[in-house]
Amino acid sequence: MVTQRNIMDGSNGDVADDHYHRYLEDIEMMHSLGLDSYRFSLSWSRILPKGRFGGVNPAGIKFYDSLINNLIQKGIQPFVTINHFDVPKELEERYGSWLSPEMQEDFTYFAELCFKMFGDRVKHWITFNEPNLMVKFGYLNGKYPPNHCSKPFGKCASGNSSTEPYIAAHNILLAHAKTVNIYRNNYQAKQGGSVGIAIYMRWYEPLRNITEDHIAVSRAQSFEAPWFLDPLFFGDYPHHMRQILGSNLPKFTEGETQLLKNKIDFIGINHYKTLYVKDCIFSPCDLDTYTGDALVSESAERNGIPIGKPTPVAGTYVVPSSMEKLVVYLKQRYQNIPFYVTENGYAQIGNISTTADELVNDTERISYIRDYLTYLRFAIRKGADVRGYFVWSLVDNFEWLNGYTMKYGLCHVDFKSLKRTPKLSAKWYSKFIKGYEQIEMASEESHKHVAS
Ligand SMILES: O=C(/C=C/c1ccc(O)cc1)O[C@@H]1O[C@H](CO)[C@@H](O)[C@H](O)[C@H]1O
Repeated sequence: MVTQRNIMDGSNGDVADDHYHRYLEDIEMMHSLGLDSYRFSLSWSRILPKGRFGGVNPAGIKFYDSLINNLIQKGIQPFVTINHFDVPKELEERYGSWLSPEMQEDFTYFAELCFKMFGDRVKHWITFNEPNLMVKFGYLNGKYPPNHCSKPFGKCASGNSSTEPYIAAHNILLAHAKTVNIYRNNYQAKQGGSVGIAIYMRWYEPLRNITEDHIAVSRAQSFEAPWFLDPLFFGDYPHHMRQILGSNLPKFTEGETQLLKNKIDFIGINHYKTLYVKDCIFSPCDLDTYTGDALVSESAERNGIPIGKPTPVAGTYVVPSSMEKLVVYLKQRYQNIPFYVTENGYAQIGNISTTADELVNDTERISYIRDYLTYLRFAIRKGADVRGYFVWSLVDNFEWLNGYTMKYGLCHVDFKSLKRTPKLSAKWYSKFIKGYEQIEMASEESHKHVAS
């Protein structure tokens, strides 16, 4: 059972979409929409209820085996995320999970089991989903389990916001690198797959056209994707992080640097949001609890004008041109390594009684996806090695702290009957991927194709 104190609608994820029992129906739906790949995440404790300190749960293996086999049978590639925020309770209780270097051993044990069990059929592995967001929410602002933080970043029973996020990240990075070593040494030749990571990445624009804010943008960027990607390419953290965090940022030994270098086959990015940032080194600011550690302050408006069209989610605006900018940024920084948009999507807000009729008519979601794809195409024209795009999400889901109130699905889910109904966006997307629908730019706005 789950403690319910943090979930907005008092709900929990015990049943959620019940994909566990309805996966055949869901695969049928993916197939009829014409999807050619499905990104899903494994539950660590479903496979290893006590981590490496206990046995394998055969029902867990059987479920994922059947899911994978049925996807492949329908011509849908499984894109498998090994860890998506959840950790077996045993590991939290034994040594505080990611705060302990022991956890590197736990993760490689789990990942290797996945390669052994599923690697004959899975060709695309993602070690971690949004580890950067996970450690900031778990240890900087304390909103997600294990709810650690300290002032001024939040009020928590325990924690240290100045050190713990970076310690957890350090252990995750080393766990990733060791996992990739294991895959490359023992599985890749035979199984022929590749291993990447999915990073949460916003796009930032300077609030004011002054040098300090341009530097603030590059600092905010460094503290987000390069925090994890620089070590896995070059063997160390971005210099901005070292400058600001000093000895609070752990150091890699020479051996660890060598271990880390060149440890991703592709970059996955989850992208939803664009914000302005302003400098907080030379200007007084209220530091916020996500970007504050980079000594910047974020906002969605400049002189009272929002950065894009508002969405139903507070603080989230539609800025499709950011898609091109972030792909070009990553292409330049990381030698045009293969790239996937592992998540991009649009949320509606509803409560448990909002009717399907109100929600299936989601023309805003169609515009959103079409316009973001338009700018992804611009990045491809500039030579970016874009290999794929995943909409978040196929179905409305249990949306973490927002419970069932925030709805990302191409398909509506009635959380009483669990019935799935394709929204207009599902129909549009299906036509688009089948080649019957063009992505035309919606507005004048989108013609302002960004120069690189
Ligand atoms: O990107 C996020 C979450 C960001 C956030 C949360 C809470 C805040 O207060 C601010 C940001 O998760 C990704 O985006 C999706 C849609 O959210 C989630 O459902 C996915 O599980 C996750 O990979």
